[in-house]
Amino acid sequence: MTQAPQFSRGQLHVHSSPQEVARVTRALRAVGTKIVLVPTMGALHAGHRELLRRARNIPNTVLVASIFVNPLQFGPNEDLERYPRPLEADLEACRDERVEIVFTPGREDMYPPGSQVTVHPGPLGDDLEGSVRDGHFAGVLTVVAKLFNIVRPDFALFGEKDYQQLVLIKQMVADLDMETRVIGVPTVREPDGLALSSRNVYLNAEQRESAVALSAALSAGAYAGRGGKEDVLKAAQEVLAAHPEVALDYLEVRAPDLGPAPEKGEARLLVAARVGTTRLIDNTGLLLGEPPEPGL
Ligand SMILES: Nc1ncnc2c1ncn2[C@@H]1O[C@H](COP(=O)(O)OP(=O)(O)OP(=O)(O)O)[C@@H](O)[C@H]1O
Ligand SMILES: CC(C)(CO)[C@@H](O)C(=O)[O-]
Ligand code: BAL
Repeated sequence: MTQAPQFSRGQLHVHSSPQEVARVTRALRAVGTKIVLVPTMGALHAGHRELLRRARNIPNTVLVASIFVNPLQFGPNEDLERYPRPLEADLEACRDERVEIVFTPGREDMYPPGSQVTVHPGPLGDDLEGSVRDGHFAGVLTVVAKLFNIVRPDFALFGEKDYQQLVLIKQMVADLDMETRVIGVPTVREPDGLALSSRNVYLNAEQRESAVALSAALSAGAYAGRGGKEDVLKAAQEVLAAHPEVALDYLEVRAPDLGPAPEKGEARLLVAARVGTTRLIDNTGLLLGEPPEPGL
């Protein structure tokens, strides 16, 4: 295959400049290579690695991962400053997963002085996570739109752990006529059910034990699916009630597109809660009015 300038297949290339990444990815596309992008905020764990593995298995692609803790999606009282940033370990993980390009922009690379236009997520942006994290999804969609414009990926992978984010990114791609195919990846969990998250490192041993209440509540809810939405909520609430140290932000049953829950058929159960000062989210698919799905 013809090589793009300054790019050798099978090697890890690290770029902090958007112009440089754009130049390399465009040169690769010009010789017929497709680009697959996995956007992350770093602190890579087995959930991110699953995204990277699935991405690199898409044939005839070069795998690009981005690592950027996007200030625009953090509220003033959130954990932007303390968010973990283990860059060397992240680059090692990328090398292990055979990532070929890592994009590590700084804040000013993404938001030079004077930048002001953002993507408006529409009504779903103020719902669920958006009702607690004001402006969060405008920040997410803006940075994802910028990443898509810089890298022009043919495919981009996102985790179902951030389910509302995945739904909104698919909506943005459809509504703004973007050409990237967005692929959702099922949530990777600890053996006891806790969804892997970069924020789990904030939990002390006691909080770590309490945190399992989220996935346990989702499992209980999913297994009650046959009885309908109210049974699902009741079963999940019973689990959460045994953990008063887990401060619930919301527990909701919705349609897969996050509209109102149907009477019957596929649905999504979503939970968000604080354990100490750490905010955790999780969700699962379920069937309403029908026997439960095996799995979670
Ligand atoms: N447990 C997981 N399973 C599958 N995908 C995941 C998991 N955790 C995160 N991801 C996905 O990895 C991508 C990057 O996420 P991010 O870097 O924010 O990590 P995170 O663990 O979700 O961190 P945070 O604590 O900020 O939620 C997103 O698409 C996210 O949905
Ligand atoms: C998609 C994303 C990388 C945008 O900053 C972030 O929200 C995340 O890591 O899920
Ligand atoms: N994983 C979603 C990024 C955030 O919580 O800001």
